[in-house]
Amino acid sequence: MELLTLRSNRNGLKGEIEVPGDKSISHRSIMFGSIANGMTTVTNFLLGEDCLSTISCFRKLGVLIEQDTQKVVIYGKGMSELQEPKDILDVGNSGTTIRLLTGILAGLHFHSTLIGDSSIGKRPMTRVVTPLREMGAKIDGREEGKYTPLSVRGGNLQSITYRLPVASAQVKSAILFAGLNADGITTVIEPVPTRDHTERMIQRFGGKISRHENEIQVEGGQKLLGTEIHVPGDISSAAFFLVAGCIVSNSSITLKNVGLNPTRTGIIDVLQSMGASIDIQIDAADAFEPTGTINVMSSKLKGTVIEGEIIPKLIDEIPIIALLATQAEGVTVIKDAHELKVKETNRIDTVVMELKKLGADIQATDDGMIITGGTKLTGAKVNSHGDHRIGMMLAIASQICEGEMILENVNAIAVSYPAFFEHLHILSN
Ligand SMILES: O=C(O)C1=C[C@@H](OP(=O)(O)O)[C@@H](O)[C@H](O)C1
Ligand SMILES: C=C(OP(=O)(O)O)C(=O)O
Repeated sequence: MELLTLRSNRNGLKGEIEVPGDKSISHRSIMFGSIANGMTTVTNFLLGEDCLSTISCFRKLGVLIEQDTQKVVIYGKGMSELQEPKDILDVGNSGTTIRLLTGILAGLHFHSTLIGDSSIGKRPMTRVVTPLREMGAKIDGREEGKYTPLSVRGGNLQSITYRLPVASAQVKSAILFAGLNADGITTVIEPVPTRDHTERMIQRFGGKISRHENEIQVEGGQKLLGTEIHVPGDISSAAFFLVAGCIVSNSSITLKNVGLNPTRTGIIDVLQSMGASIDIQIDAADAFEPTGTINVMSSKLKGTVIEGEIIPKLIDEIPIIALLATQAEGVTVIKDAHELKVKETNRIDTVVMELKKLGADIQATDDGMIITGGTKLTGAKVNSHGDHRIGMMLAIASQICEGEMILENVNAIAVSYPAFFEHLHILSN
């Protein structure tokens, strides 16, 4: 278990960084590139471990993928040309890989086995297994398909109309991938809007998809064509430095090329409602995925309530928002976030446990947390629990702690942000 000693920041975080490519979009660029016909070129691809797992799985399915740092070229031959893998498909730590890939495999006439690490082994798979079985795929797994290892034998799929029981872009995307391979029109109804990168990418690859309020429809049998994808920066990675800029005294941070897809920008709404000093310049609002430059400065913050429809727009940012709330005046309440319990860790429990070690006034609830702000944090021995977002949240917390922090299990951060400490270092000098 790797550990790191971190010290507080005395001079403020200053300067400019370009945040790494978006994880959700990087995964999808490989998946769509692999099922499309023709060459797809991806630039600014995220070299996080999760996205590298996606590349490895599609190579095992017979797709030629060349990767040279952040540039990836995929030689797609169409969905039906994917081949039965000779080996197990290992998704590592990536929930997005396993859920979306299962949606693709559901419509292919061969057998495959999917596994992941110990965290993946605890995450619910029924949410994708149930609708995909309903469409005609044969899927089995531990505890009748609840958990990995999963075994998939795809088949002829029938379109369905499916009302998502939870707001999940992964489940929506798995069904849309299967829908591309099904007879007829597949309809997915979301309880509230979730990230729409899959829908945007279907259009980018020349396909058709429609949306009316929370109902999304896709027709099976469409041919997708290879294209060029420039991956915008990941707002979920930017979030760590957006919060750092607000809570570390004397800071002014500029983040370039931040993805500003409105289904992902909940963190910005929260920062603004808490009184953060934040300035946004949008690059091109009509781009395939909009981007912009964000400047953030040390701010006096006040507590807020975060609940309802905004939750999916900031679901991965809740650990760092919890840290932000410890530094705001008054109480912050986070509700309707049950989904945090089934991420890489139970993020309600791990956030509360680790922030308490630093002296935060934070309490877990059934669907979120209650944080009373204005507390001075003190360094302690803390642990990421193998969860990249918990690791980065704690590393940012170290910047405002009195005394040293020892962060255990620090290598988890490479799952989504391998350059995290390099960027922290650039801003610290
Ligand atoms: O579709 C995606 O790329 C993702 C969707 C979200 O998960 P859920 O669909 O489980 O909410 C998010 O937490 C995850 O990091 C990435
Ligand atoms: C939940 C996350 O990812 P995934 O579900 O792909 O493991 C995340 O990145 O915070």
